[in-house]
Amino acid sequence: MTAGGPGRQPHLHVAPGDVGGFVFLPGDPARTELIASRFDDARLVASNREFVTWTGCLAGESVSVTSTGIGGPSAAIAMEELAKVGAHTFIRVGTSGAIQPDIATETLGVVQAAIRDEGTTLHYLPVEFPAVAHPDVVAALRWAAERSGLPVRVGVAQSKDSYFGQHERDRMPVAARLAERWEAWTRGGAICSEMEAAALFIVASVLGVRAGAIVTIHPLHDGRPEVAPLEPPLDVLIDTAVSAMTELIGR
Ligand SMILES: O=P(O)(O)O[C@H]1O[C@H](CO)[C@@H](O)[C@H]1O
Ligand SMILES: O=c1cc[nH]c(=O)[nH]1
Repeated sequence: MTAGGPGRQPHLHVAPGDVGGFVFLPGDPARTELIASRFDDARLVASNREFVTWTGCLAGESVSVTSTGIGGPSAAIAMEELAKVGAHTFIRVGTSGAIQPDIATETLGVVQAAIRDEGTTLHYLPVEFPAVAHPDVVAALRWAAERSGLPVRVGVAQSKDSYFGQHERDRMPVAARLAERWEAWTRGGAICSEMEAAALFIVASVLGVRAGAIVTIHPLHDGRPEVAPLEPPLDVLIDTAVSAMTELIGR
């Protein structure tokens, strides 16, 4: 745990000079060290609450990784505070569950837009405003994903506020509404369900920064796992995100 203080952001505890312009955003704090292991000269710069930040170098450029925790509120805080200290390009590196029934195990999803099935973004923009990834980031992620050796889907993610509203839908008093909406996401062609992309894309639009997301997609049956979730293929996910960021740095 790092200390806060004057000049440091209130939640992330980062200050100007602590982070690079290009930042990876996993949800899980444990994933930060795995991502930082791909940097040259990685150093832990801050750790507070769910937000763990490392900084190092990729292709000669200063880059960082910060965990966002779970859900839109903490993801929005992470992006806001990182942008205040100079970050401008973000890649979410996450996990998700399949919406389309034909998604193969170990598929990588490049998220080009997100369904705003959450509350955070209503504090930024009316619901009619779409949550879209930046085209530069989508192009770099697609380029890298297609070289990963894993199956790839590019498309829309559902960003929701309740993990158990997806995984244990039938015990919720609003089960019928959740089922009807899941069917709509399926028939509309959404590829996967997760919890942060919409908040990151909307906050990025408002701040004028670039954001995109790449996720592992776990096969599901009607929103529920058919088999216990396997450990997702994080190494390939992370290497693909790093290749995409290196591509963005070089442009
Ligand atoms: O693996 P991460 O990045 O945390 O992403 C997914 O996993 C969490 C739920 O288990 C949510 O944060 C969801 O978006
Ligand atoms: O929100 C999530 C994240 C991972 N897997 C899921 O099924 N849902």
